[in-house]
Amino acid sequence: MLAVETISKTFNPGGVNERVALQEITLHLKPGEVVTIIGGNGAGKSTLLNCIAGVYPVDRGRIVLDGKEIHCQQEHTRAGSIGRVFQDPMLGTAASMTIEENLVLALRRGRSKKLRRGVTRKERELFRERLELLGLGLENRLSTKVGLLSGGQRQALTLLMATIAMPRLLLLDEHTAALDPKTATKVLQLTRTIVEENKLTTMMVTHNMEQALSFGTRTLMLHEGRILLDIDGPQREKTRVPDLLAMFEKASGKALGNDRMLLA
Ligand SMILES: Nc1ncnc2c1ncn2[C@@H]1O[C@H](COP(=O)(O)OP(=O)(O)OP(=O)(O)O)[C@@H](O)[C@H]1O
Repeated sequence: MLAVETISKTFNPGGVNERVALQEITLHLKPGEVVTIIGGNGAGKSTLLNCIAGVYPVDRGRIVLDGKEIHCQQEHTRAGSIGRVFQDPMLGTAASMTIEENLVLALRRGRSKKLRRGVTRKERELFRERLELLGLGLENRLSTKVGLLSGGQRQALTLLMATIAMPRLLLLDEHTAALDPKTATKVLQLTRTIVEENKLTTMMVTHNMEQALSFGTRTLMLHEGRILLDIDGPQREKTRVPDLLAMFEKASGKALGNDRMLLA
């Protein structure tokens, strides 16, 4: 489904600010697999997602989605099959556009017509139906500008936008981290429902180790641009947070360095 084969990425190569972010990462995801990703500060988690989404080109290696090589494609081309939600609720939506306009763009992403034709009745019905599932009352506010929504409402909308066109792959980069605990729980629950109901192949970066073990079916730990741990099935089921910490220390020879992770 997704094959990431020996990809490497170094920022500012040869310069004083050289940063090796990914080192020969190889990863295969089955259809419908839901993978959580954890790791210390600067481990390469966001870079991995960004390289898959096409924000950064890889230096070496291949990325294949549904049998098609995508690592040479532009980010906007990949956006037709990859949905994303970032940490910052302000990033995934256009503030000056209405909820409906944002949803139309998301639904027609990767298609040529975009906003050229008006919103059809069928599309509007779909938006109302999906917004209702969020339980935030947004189904009656289709003409409200997105800039007027709260961070939580906006992030829930971003999640809906990222999934409304049924992406082949969903990338979530700490998408609940900037929300208050109650809203974060709600958005995570929504994520779970949307991912499960649509059997979406998903990669979710989180700094919350409990969440990493309870969400989805497989957990990866990155360290210094490499995959340090990759657990699923019965091994993952019996793994607890202290085990993760111990595994990390054993494999890397260091204590886990991620302030937010340890505080979560
Ligand atoms: N655009 C960039 N330009 C230069 N260096 C970068 C860039 N993005 C990431 N890096 C560097 O690449 C390395 C990996 O960063 P990345 O953001 O992927 O880590 P992360 O695991 O997501 O960390 P965190 O949990 O702290 O967000 C770090 O050394 C970081 O400083």
